[in-house]
Amino acid sequence: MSNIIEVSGMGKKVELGKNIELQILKDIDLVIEKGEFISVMGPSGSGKSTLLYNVSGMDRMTSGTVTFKGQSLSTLDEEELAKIRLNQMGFIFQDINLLKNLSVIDNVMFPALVLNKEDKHTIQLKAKRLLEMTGIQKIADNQITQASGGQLQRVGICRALINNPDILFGDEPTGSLDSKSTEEIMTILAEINKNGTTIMLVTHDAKVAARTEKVLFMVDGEIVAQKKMKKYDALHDNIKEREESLMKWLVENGI
Ligand SMILES: Nc1ncnc2c1ncn2[C@@H]1O[C@H](COP(=O)(O)OP(=O)(O)OP(=O)(O)O)[C@@H](O)[C@H]1O
Repeated sequence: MSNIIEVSGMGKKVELGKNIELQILKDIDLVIEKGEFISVMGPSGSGKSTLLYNVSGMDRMTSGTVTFKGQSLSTLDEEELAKIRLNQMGFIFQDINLLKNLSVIDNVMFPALVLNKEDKHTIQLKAKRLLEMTGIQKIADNQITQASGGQLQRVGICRALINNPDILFGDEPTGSLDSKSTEEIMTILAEINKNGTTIMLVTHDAKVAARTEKVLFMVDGEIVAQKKMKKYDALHDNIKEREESLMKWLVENGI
């Protein structure tokens, strides 16, 4: 399988004050294969979100290289990076930042209208299909302010997918959801991954990580352990066993 992302020697340092620096990421090497479903775990403050932002070109690392589909991100200016993010990457966050004055479907369509590659009718059809896939077609014309937390997260996923990204990045995408909604969102993400989209998620939740196929564990800005698993198949795999195996691995590694 080919690599979609290659990270070599990634460091991220910030200045906190005069002569005070914080090295948030330390010499990270990481390869993400096309079609992989990866999660990043680790204690609070270990650098998980910073890793996600730097791998996706949302933030600028201070040392090392990242290539996305063979192209080095550090050679690109802000405009070029923004274009890649809009065209080829999707983002879902805990706080989804949807546009409050637009309906559900208009929020989903928005990035495609900005990209301006297809006509409005085609975009609308695509948005409807995504709303159906995530089970929220009935609220398509509702105002975004009327949607529940789980529905908002689904809208966020549809919006992230409208431009057919190669990779979807999620920073605690289920962080504000109850366990039932978390399971439903993870089932949707597994389906998206099965259809070929690479996914990288930051999570505190072992239930979420157990549904991915590679778990990276970070401590103090470094990836200290990795667990590779079989791709999760909701129909045939026992999720409890995967969660237990993941918890055992975390304990065995003292993490
Ligand atoms: N721009 C910044 N300026 C200063 N410190 C920062 C900056 N960004 C991150 N940090 C610090 O770097 C460390 C790692 O932050 P990061 O948000 O990546 O951790 P995390 O593992 O995602 O944490 P959490 O699980 O709590 O979200 C933290 O100590 C954070 O306070």
